[in-house]
Amino acid sequence: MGLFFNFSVCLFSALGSFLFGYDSGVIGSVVSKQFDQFQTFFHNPGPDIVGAIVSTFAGGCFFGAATAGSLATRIGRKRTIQIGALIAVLGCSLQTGARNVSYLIVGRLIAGFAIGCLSMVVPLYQSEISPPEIRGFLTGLTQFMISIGFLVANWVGYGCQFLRNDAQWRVPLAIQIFPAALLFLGMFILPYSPRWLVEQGRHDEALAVVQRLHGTEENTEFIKLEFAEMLEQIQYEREHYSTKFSDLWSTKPMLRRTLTGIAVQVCTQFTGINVSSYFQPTLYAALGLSGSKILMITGINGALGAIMTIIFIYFILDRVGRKPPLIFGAIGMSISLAVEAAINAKWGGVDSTNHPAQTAGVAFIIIFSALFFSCSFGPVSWVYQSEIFPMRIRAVGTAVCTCANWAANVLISQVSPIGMARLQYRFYILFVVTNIANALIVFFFFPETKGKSLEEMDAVFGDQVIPHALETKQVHNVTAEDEKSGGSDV
Ligand SMILES: O[C@H]1[C@H](O)[C@@H](O)[C@H](O)[C@@H](O)[C@@H]1O
Repeated sequence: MGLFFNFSVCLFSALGSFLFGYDSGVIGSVVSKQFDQFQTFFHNPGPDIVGAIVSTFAGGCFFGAATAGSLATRIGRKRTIQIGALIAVLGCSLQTGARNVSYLIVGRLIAGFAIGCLSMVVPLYQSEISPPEIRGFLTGLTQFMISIGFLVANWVGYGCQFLRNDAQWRVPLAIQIFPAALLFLGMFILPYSPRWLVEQGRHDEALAVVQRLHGTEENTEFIKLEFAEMLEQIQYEREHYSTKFSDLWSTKPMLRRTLTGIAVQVCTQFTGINVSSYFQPTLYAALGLSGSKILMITGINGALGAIMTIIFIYFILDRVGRKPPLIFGAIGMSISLAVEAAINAKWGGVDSTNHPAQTAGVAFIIIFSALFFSCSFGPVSWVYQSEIFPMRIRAVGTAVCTCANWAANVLISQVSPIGMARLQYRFYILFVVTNIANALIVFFFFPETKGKSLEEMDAVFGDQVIPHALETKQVHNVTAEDEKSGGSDV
């Protein structure tokens, strides 16, 4: 079956990422003033209630991601995805059938828990079933499906605003249930992560999965080696290390892994992407645009983002590595936002009728997110956090990084409305600076991981390694030379 099967499994599991994008995106439309049926049904909820409906989700996500770490270690990646999907069905059903605001808030909290769990475990699963040469592409499908989710949510929101009864808001919320149910059921026939199976001592099953995922007539030798490497590494880890939470910082190389993983996610949030994802209409309104134009531009931006993501992960990510796109993207985002600030300062304002300035302002928001973010931190954050940890602590490490993403997400989405109102165009300047900082952090502290197997990451981070040749079992420390060649290509 080979690579096509591998690709299909990764794409299917990314339904969990679709839900992430859809759930994050849909609520903006549902609680907006255009959804008059929603406003009437819930007696014109004030900003505090709307704030609670929106932000309980992200809070739930944080706890979902935190819980998923130990769950994925104990019951495996596949079953954790199923549990996430099942909880999503419950949370989304509660929202759809809401009789009052409490249903909605509790439903968002439960769905958030599910999405937090899926946001951590889906890329982890993809990364563990991918061969090293195309791991960037297959794990990057996470980001691709997040952007498809946002895109679909935008257009569903646009379409449903014209409905004239409860269906106006119940339909967009109900739509979330289907991918969640499909994911739950479909995962029954998808394989377990072979690495998790090895860790459970289920070696024959693990080998069968590797053969199904990566096997072709010609590469039986490669499969044997790949499997032997997994086996050797995981057994070595089991014999020599514990699996305590504190292992995340117990040695210098481990601390480095944990900090880079957290950094990639926090830096992602500090690109300013969610100011653009959640408050895009406000940004366009500040340029003097209004009405359906705003929605159309948002939809176009979303579509371009998804297209750019798939082009980037397919053609570029596994060729150039993780660091160059991160640095290049951060610089690109910084420049786009500096230009955006200048345009807003000179020609912005809700009453502006300066069309060339509006066009340029819109163009730079699109360049910022659809081009630079989609070709850098968007996909790379998920790929990177899922590939840097050793097996014994991978799920927990990934969970910590995902929690950092959600915590920073909550922080930025809470302060953004205040920041935008008070600082106006100056608010962009904050992200000009954070993007420069991101580029520097990546340049100085991130090792390159492209093309390495998950078992080779020890060497990349300067940890103790076993040589992955089957004939030698001797343990050796990484020399400065090894570290250099594996550690920083840029
Ligand atoms: O638009 C989303 C954003 O809402 C997330 O916070 C981020 O982590 C994702 O990578 C991005 O695609």
